[in-house]
Amino acid sequence: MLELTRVSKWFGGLPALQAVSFRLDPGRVTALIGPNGAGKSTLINCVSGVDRAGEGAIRLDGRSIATLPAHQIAALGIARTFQNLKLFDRLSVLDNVLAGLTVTAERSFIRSMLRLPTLRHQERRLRLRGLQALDDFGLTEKSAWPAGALAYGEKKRVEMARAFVSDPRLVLLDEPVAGLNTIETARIARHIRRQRSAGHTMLLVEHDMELVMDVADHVVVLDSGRCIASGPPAAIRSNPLVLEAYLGRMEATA
Ligand SMILES: Nc1ncnc2c1ncn2[C@@H]1O[C@H](COP(=O)(O)OP(=O)(O)OP(=O)(O)O)[C@@H](O)[C@H]1O
Repeated sequence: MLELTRVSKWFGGLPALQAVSFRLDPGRVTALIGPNGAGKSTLINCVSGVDRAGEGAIRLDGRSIATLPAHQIAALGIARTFQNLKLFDRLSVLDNVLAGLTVTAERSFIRSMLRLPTLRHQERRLRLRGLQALDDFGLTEKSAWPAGALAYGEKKRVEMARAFVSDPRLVLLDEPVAGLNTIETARIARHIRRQRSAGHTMLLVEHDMELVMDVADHVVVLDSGRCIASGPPAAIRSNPLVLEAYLGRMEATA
């Protein structure tokens, strides 16, 4: 699946990632945690092609993706959500989700130029997939609503539906429960578990430790751009380095 080897990234001479190495196993939820500024967003930006790693290798099933543009990485099956929602507010919820299928649609467009009935069939098929994804995330009744009219928690779920609609090989979830109340958070946790049961592989960046300990199979900890620990949630919870670098710091500010 995805393998990072000594990935580094600098911003104006300051290191954001320093020789970070880890591997994602298929069908599992790997959580990436660490205090503010640890490099989590930078890392998923590098994996999704939003940003480019300065050094090191990022491989998807052995193929180097570190220098590919974001749309090619998406076409290889890596989808993501964004910490700050990136929805088209005036488009319907369904159209927002269908935007996650543009790669597939584009490919079939040329073929369907020649055979119009195939195009109509494709459109119906894609629409059904969109509706299925909305159903998976409990949004069926809102499919025709403009995305901008939804509550914040619903918008977070639209982002997730859009990421999963293409049945990607890997989904990067950037703080999916940030700003959500406990009921909405529990709902997202259920969705993550359900997607894992369906065989999806996820990298979860999250500050909510309860969620991480609840849904993650494996946890990777970053601190100041370095990977300081990795292992199962229970081991991470009691790792002194982690307590010092992350959880301890949180307690200190609580
Ligand atoms: N575009 C940028 N230009 C300059 N510095 C940046 C940029 N993006 C991130 N950084 C710096 O890189 C470091 C890592 O930031 P990053 O946002 O990846 O951390 P994070 O772990 O995601 O933090 P948070 O939990 O607050 O989102 C920080 O020191 C940050 O200030």
